[in-house]
Amino acid sequence: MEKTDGIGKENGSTEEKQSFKDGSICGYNSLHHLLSANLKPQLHQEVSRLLLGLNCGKTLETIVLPESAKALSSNRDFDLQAFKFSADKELLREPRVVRVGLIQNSIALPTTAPFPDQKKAIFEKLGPIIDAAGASGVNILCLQEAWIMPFAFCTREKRWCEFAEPVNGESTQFLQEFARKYNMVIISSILERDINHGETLWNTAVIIGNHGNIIGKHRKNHIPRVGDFNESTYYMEGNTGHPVFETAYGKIAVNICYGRHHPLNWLAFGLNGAEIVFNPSATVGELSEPMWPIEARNAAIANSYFVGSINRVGTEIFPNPFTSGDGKPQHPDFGHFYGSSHFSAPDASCTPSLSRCKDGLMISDMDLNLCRQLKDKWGFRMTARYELYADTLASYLKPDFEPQVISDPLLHKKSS
Ligand SMILES: NC(=O)NCCC(=O)O
Repeated sequence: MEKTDGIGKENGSTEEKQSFKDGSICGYNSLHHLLSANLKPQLHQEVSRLLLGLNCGKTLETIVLPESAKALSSNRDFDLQAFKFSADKELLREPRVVRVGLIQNSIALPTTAPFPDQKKAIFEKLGPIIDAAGASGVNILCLQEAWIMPFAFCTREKRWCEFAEPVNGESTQFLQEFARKYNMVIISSILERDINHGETLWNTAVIIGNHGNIIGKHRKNHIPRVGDFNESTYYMEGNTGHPVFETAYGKIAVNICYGRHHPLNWLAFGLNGAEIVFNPSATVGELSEPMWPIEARNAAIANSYFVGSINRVGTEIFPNPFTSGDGKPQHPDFGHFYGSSHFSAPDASCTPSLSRCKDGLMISDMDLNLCRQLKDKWGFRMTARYELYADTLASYLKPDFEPQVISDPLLHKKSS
């Protein structure tokens, strides 16, 4: 059996294999490690062809990163992976290659620690990972949903609102320094306090330009009401539409977490011209893991853009147990946030995922020319028949809407 990277424990004891308290799958830190350790090379190659697709007819190449980034990864114990999506050479356009990074992380201190300490510790934890991205020449970097705090929206307790910040608040200022230092666009998903509108809260992604300027913000469009995701206690559906931000490195958009279950949300970012859509998330295994790789990949294919999916890692225990009206006994945690951040491309290829159980930085080069090449090849925009759907949606929104169902006349006929 092939040894993975010291994290996959293929020879773990039966006890270990049964408990998986570290959040691993049967002792492996990702599905990809599990498969590569257990399948014969030829079989693994075939499985990977289907599971990860091919880019320009080939398996994704890995990128060699600078030693300084690798040293940070081993000293600070975070997963570091890097790949390259190519596009076909064009005769009239130069390649438009950008280097993009995704960071996933667990919280740095227990949720019971004083809030200022929790914030300080998360800044201290993220700094070296952002430095590794900077040292690797990352142009655009996206952090996970509500990265500065525990994902406390399961609890319904209002005291967690104290983590909210204005768009130009402490965490933005922290990241602006890195943006300037590394000439990097940074997407920061925060709990926003909108001072000018009665200090209301939003779930917001702040887009920081490569000069450290704030380009704009986007507020989460779809707020979950599923399982322990009691986020509607804290903030309303966003009011910023589907903005695409034209940056020094390409046109980007942010579809925040639960928005990934809404194909029209993905579509609208595509219609506005996005070339990369980020999906900063916080979601747990029991609820969504089988959906995770499919939804992102499908969005990338259907909309001819790249998708960067990020999920937090670990289990966050809250001081007061809670319930969510689903009959489950009261419990103090959401369950395991399974990480597994990765990229998907418009040609149906995707990277393997980062670890399910540790912090990580996923880096990928992507030639944005691939977006138009896929539009030309498959013609999804051209064949979309938007007018049909506009009509259906317009009629669906009317109170007197009736579904277009044609019943088999024999269905309701009494048998003679
Ligand atoms: N953060 C968030 O919206 N989570 C909802 C659960 C899911 O979409 O998997």
